[in-house]
Formats: sequence, structure tokens, C-alpha cells
Amino acid sequence: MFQIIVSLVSLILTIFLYIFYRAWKTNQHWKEKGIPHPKPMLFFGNNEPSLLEKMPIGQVHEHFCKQFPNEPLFGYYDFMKPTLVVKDIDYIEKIIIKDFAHFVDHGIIPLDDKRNPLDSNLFNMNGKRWKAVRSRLSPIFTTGKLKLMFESMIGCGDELIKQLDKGETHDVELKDTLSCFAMDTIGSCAFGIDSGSLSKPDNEFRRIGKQTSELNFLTSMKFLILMHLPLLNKLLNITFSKPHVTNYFSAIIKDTVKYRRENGFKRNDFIQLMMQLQDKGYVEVHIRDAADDYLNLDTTVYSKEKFELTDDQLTGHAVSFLTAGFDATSSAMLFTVYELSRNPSIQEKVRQEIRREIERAGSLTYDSLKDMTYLEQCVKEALRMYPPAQLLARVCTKQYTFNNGMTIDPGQPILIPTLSVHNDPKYYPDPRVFRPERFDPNNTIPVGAYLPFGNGPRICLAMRFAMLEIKFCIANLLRNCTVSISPKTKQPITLKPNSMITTPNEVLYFNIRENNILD
Ligand code: HEM
Repeated sequence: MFQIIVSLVSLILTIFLYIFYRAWKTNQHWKEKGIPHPKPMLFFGNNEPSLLEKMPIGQVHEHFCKQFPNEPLFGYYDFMKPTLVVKDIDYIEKIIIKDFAHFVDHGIIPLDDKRNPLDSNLFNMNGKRWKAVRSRLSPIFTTGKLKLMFESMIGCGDELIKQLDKGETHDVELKDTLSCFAMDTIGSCAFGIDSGSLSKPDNEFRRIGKQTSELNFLTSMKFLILMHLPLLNKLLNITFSKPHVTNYFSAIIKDTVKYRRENGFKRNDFIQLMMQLQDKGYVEVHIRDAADDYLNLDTTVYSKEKFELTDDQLTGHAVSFLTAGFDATSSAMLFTVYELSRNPSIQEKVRQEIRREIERAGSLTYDSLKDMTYLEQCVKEALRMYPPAQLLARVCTKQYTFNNGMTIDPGQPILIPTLSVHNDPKYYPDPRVFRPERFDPNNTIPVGAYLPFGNGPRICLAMRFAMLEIKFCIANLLRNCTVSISPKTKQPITLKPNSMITTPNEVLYFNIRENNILD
């Protein structure tokens, strides 16, 4: 008996020692390669400050970037995954644009859209599958289609003003109102339904929609397994999406598709365009516009490759549009309003432009928004100071040698520290000062130094849709109201440590004064 116990204890001890040895050995990776790196902890690598919720992940990277001021890149341990952080803007440009062929995939969460079709989303797709799907989805976001969708946005803008008119004027928390506007807009443009979030903020659509990106202990564990333990993930077949959320939206989308098919009903929204994609294998592009160049439209592939999109895959993409469209855009709207409230003279300059363009066009139209260039500069500056996504991810897909002679192999994960680059005084003097003039068309900003939507072939598919929605929201608000920051807001603000999307830690309160159009 004693011998059995001794053998068992020795076995357990050996297993523990082996696990610790493996963890220690992993932490020698960058040392052995001679790459500078911050000191890692066993198992947790360099993630300790974000795990303990001391600071958001983008600021963790900013902190490490400052430790290696003269290095173009440095090593990082994302838990037990040795990851390369690339901070030099020329290297960044090469990775995401010039040498993209070596860095095709995001490589964050592996996706098997055949096995779990409701998980379908472009962001997590890889290689040829990503290319085929991206080229088919891109035409959904072209200028011609956005102009048609703009009609749906107008109703949401009217509702926004109606709700603000009804509400308080002092110490107003705009965060919820703006997120309801974003939910209504994406509900209307993606799903073709009136989600009614602005009129009833606690309705089911919004409540469940919000859960798509909410992080709690269980979802954080799930993401950890998805990102770091591929074998366990395969065994447990963990899905990226939350089943009750997907089931809810899946039912709405399937009903919508069925109704439209049976009644020949058509509407200008993502669902209609994806139904066209199902029927024809491609979405037609009628108008060619230089503004769509970023989408890299390549219609020649349609004739060569067969393409199939099942109802479940269609649903997966639509839900991913909802998640992406709701959180990131409402974050960008909130921070733009915040900075304009703190800078009254800039706000007044924007208001003058908004009123001038509306008067010229006769109303707030798609084309009048296009001409509001100073407003666009303000949104770009807010996205620089508070990029909703604080990091970009890539994985090396083909062996690559950097200018400094370092060679990396396929599979090497890479992170690009967007928040840190956006706050680097080398590219943006006085980086914490809101200065929309930085984005004056006469100023050239290096490609690798401005990344709120990423860049290159994997740039945010809906960049123009998002910019349109944000500009529309701010133009609606400022043409009618003057917004100032309430003394109740605790400043300077900080960023929430445990949020996937950049979010203020403090509650932002605003005072809103309705303007007479002759003010
Ligand atoms: C202010 C709002 C938004 C911001 C800041 C934003 C930012 C981003 C970023 C940083 C990426 C990764 C780009 C890269 O890796 O180079 C991305 C990808 C993506 N975004 Fe957005 N996004 C926004 C709104 C939206 C909306 C409204 C939608 C959909 C309706 C959307 C759909 C997507 C998709 C599908 C991808 C994956 C593209 C691919 O991998 O090919 N985004 N976005």
C-alpha cells in the first residue's frame, strides 16, 4: 500500500514538475532568440496587469513599448504563447499591406464554419476561405449600397432627437442613448427590423444584442480555451458565439428571410444583399466609386469559383455585423461627443459646417455628410485618441525576414499596438490634445501610424459604413444641440481595464442645450 502511495505521489510530482518545466522553458523563447522582452510570469506571461484589471490591454502594450524605445519590435508572452509585438510604423506597413502575403490571417480564434456554421464571421476566417468570403461580402459595403441604406439611418436619427427632446438636459449620460442609436441603426441596416432600442432601451433585441460582447468569468474562460488551448477546444467543440444569443438572432433572421422569399418583399439592407449572394453567388456592383478602393473589389473571382452560403452561415455573418457594428461605433460616437464637449470652439466650428452643408443640400443627406470634412477630421481624431480596438493581430503564414535580419516561421503570432502608436509623440505631438487639424487633407499621416480600422486587405470591411453612421449621429446631435461636459464628470477620464472595446471607466455626464436654428 505504502509503495502504491509513494508511486502515486511521485507520479503526480513528476507531472507537476514537467508542467512547470514546460512553462519555464516556454518563457525562455525570446531569451534564446536574443529578442528583447519584458520579464514574464510562469503561465501568465506578460498578461498579469490586464488579468488583474490594472489597465486595459492596449495600455499594457504601451507600457512595454516605452520600455524598448529604440527597438522596432519586441517579444511578449501572451500567457504561454510567445508573441511578437511590432511597433515600428514601417514594419507595420509591411506586415499589413506591402508583405501581406506573409501575414494573411488574424490567427486569434480558429474558426470551423463547416462544423459550426452559426459561428461564421469574416474576422476569424483564414486563408483561401477568408479571401473567397471577403470578396463576396465586400460589394455589400460599396458606396451605391450605403446610399440606399442611408434612408434607414434617417429614421434612427429622428428618433435620437425625439428621445433627447423628451429627456433631461442636465447631467445626461449619453452613453446609453448613443448605444441605443447604434443598435437601432445596425438593426435596421443589417436585419431590416426596427429594434426599438431608443424608444424602449430595455427591450429584448437590445438586451440580447448587448450580450454578444459582454465579458464575464465564463466567457473569459471560453475565450482563453479558444485562443490558447486548441486541443481542448477541439475536444469540447466550444463555439465562439453564445448559443442562446445566436438562437435568438437566428430565429429573427430565418423568419425575415422566409417572409421575404415567400412574399417577394425587398429592402435595402445587409440581409437582402446576402440573400442575393445566396441566390447568385455574388452581389452586383453597379456604381464604381473611388471611395470603395479600400475594399479591393475583385469581381473576376466570381466567374471562377463556386460559392455557397447556407442560411446558418448567413446568420453567423449577420450576427457578427451586429456585434461589430454596435459596440465599436457607439464607443467612437461617445468619445467624439466627449472631446467636442470639452472643446467648445471646435464644436462651434463643426456646427457651422454642419449647418452650412445642410442648408446647401436642403436637408441632412448622404452627400451633405460627405462634404462635412471638418466633422470627419474630428471623428478621425477621436478614433486616434480612443481607438475602439486597441491592438491589431496577425499571424505569420509564410516565412518572413524583417529588415533587421530576424526571420520568423509560419504560426508566429504578431500584435500591433494601435493605442501605443496613436499616442506616440513622434507621430502626434501632444498626443493627448484633441486636435482635428492633424487630419487636415494637406497633412500626410504615415500609413502605419493610423490604424483605427486596421489597413490593407484585412481592413475593416465596414469602415465607410461606420464613418457614415458616426458622422450622421454627430451631425444630427450638433445641428440641434450644444453639448458641454457636466462638472459631475470625473476628469481626467481613464479607460476600462476589462472591456474588449475601448470604454471610459468613469460615467460621462453632459449638459445639453437645445439650439434655435438662428443661434
Ligand atoms: C467605429 C467602428 C468600427 C471600428 C473602429 C472597427 C475596427 C475594425 C478593426 C480594427 C478591424 C481589424 C482590421 C485589421 O485587422 O486590419 C475590423 C475588422 C472587421 N470589421 Fe470593423 N470596425 C468598426 C465597425 C464595423 C462595423 C459597423 C462592421 C459591420 C457592419 C464591421 C465589420 C468588420 C468585419 C467583418 C471585419 C473583419 C474583416 C476581415 O477580416 O476581412 N466593423 N474592424
